[in-house]
Amino acid sequence: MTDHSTPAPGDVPDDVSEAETGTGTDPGGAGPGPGRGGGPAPGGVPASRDPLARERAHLAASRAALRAMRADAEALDIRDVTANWVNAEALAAGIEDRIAALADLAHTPLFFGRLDRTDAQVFHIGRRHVHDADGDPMVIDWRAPVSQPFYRASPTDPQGVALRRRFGYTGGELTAYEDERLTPPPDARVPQPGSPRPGAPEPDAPGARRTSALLQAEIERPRVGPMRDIVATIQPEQDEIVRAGVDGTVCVQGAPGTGKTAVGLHRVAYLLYAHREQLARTGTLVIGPNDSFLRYIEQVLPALGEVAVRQTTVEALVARPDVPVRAVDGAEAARVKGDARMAGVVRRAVRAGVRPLPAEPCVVVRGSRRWRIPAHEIAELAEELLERGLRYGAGREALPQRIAHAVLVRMEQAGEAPDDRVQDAVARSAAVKAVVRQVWPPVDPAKVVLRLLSDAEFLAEQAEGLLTAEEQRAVLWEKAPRGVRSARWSAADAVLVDEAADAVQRTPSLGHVVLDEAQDLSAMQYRAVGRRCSTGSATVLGDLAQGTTPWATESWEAALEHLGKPGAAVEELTEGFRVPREVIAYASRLLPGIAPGLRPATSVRESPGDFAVRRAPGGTDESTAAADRMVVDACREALDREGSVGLIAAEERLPALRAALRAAGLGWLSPGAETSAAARLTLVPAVLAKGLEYDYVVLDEPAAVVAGEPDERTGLRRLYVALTRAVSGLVVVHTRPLPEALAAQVPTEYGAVARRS
Ligand SMILES: Nc1ncnc2c1ncn2[C@@H]1O[C@H](COP(=O)(O)OP(=O)(O)OP(=O)(O)O)[C@@H](O)[C@H]1O
Repeated sequence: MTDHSTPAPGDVPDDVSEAETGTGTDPGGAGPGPGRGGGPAPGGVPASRDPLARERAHLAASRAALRAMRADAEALDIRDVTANWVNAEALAAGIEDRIAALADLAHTPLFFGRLDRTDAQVFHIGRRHVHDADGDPMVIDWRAPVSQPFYRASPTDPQGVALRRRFGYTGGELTAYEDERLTPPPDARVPQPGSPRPGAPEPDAPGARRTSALLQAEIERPRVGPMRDIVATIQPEQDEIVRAGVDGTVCVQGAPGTGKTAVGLHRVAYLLYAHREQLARTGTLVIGPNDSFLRYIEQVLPALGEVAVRQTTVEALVARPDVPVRAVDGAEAARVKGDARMAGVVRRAVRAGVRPLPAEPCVVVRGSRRWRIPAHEIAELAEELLERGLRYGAGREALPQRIAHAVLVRMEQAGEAPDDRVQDAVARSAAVKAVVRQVWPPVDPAKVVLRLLSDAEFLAEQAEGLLTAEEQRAVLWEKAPRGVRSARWSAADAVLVDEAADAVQRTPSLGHVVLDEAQDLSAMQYRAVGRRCSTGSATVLGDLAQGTTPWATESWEAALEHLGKPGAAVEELTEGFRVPREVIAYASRLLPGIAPGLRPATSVRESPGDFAVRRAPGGTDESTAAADRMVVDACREALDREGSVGLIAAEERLPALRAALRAAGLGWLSPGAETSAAARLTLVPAVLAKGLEYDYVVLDEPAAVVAGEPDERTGLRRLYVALTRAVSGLVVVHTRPLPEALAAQVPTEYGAVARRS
């Protein structure tokens, strides 16, 4: 593989194929005529012998074609097409979306790669499809099937690709390209350029990608601003997940920085491309851990041309205006409320709304006759419906018809010949309605849960055989609220209400749901998400080692079971794109204690990263102030470098650190706020660090991060999350002793840099 950074005009790189030297066809196809971007290239001598110049010309031509496509869309006149104003509005909105999607973003490359196939077809691969005036493709959407080999082909499995070219950009300017030959030309007599050189890694071996300088540069690029897309550099194992079929649920276990979030977002974009109509009807949803995280990822999908994907948290997903969340549960209450057994309790409680035996028989008057259904018969009908396990609402709809049918049978026995209309009329009669209101009254899901949590006797009845007496005590409110709106609902309570609501009426299902940081969900939350994709599929992303809730899942099998997708494939990603080697090795020392059996991530980053552990004297007010200044100094050092800086600290340390930053004249942002060249320091409470990343991380007082959690294992997991946010460097500052696993001497293979206390 060779990197060509702005070669001099006329300079023909030595590993460029015969065709590109101008003696054969013109795969770059910058000139006019058929074959640009796809299809066989025309013969003849190309306009320029400089491949980079030709690629730039193709870029310019593609941009012009995109402008023309946009102009066409803008010029569309729908007045003749539709007379109906509703249709016209819908059409106009569709056209507006299309015009927006056709914007040429000056700072993002229109194409980032090229495939020269063995059948002489050439395709430029980019974020979106661009065609010329004749409809011939100039740039192929990265999601199209023909683009797949760009991500997956290798010398051992070339997939019909002769040459893969990657492009380097500075701003919107094409500045470099790099070729990788996957299939030797048929007349190869001498080793071909791009074929493995002696001593080079085996093409498919781990680490082979590091021979791509452009890829490496992209991975190592400093991070400023929100999360970016990785469309130009998706790796084969990631691509397999991105392009997995829409029908199957995929679960991805991956160490920090292995690209789970990136893969999930690109998967949505892919599915929307491949199944646009189906998913436009059914909808897609991305679920993340908190609002800061959502703000951090919110620009990835729009950059990929997808603007209609809802992104939310589980809390927002189950939120209801009548259940405002105002309280926080204790760990035990939250654990029990999140347990799958609660689903049984809640569903029983909803069904308890049915009181099969009415006080009186049902008497229906038709003309001069009265028809009487005894109370015990109505009870039988209701019991039968209960046994069928229908949802409460469905049962409530079915009961009047059942009673009406019983009336009809009696009419027939009396020699009448009633038809369906009579049955409907009887079902809608006041007498039947009254008895149904009594036997199967409407239920309010929030009221049912309120009663469960405040009425010990009712709870005991519904929880019998499901929860122990102690567990029942744990979930009961100390003081019964006056009503639904004044109750101090917790986040876990809202999930119970959601379960109750589903027991009444089926929750509509979406086509596809991406669930990120899934390890933190309770069984009841999985059920809530599962309801939203019961007839669709899901992509479940997470890392068991980063589970920081008392109810965090211990196994993906169990999680998938609760989600309603048992048996879904579990894939593992272990190649880390974020955390430098030294840092991931240090953090991974916590793994045996927090998630035995999980493999540590590797790091594909070439730069080993800066890493230091600094001990400050503590104990007195003066020395604590000195330690705070040490933290500020570490932030300053980081700010002297390029990229974003995150100061991660336990909640209890935030006031002191804010004061120290203020005293030093350093401003800071909140997590999720967009960093810019002018504002690069973010003060991150450890509980909000999940999913985020910063070029340089200063981690304050690990012992406080651990102590901020209800138990040690959760504390160490929180610390693991905090330690794995750094892209280029990490400085740990502490006065208190480090947790045991980190305090141990650094094994020699991690190098002497690891402990400078
Ligand atoms: N193929 C890739 N090419 C370039 N960058 C990548 C690639 N895959 C992932 N990255 C980058 O690595 C970083 C980590 O990715 P991401 O946040 O998706 O990881 P994660 O597995 O979700 O991490 P965590 O478990 O910490 O939430 C991001 O900056 C992402 O853009």
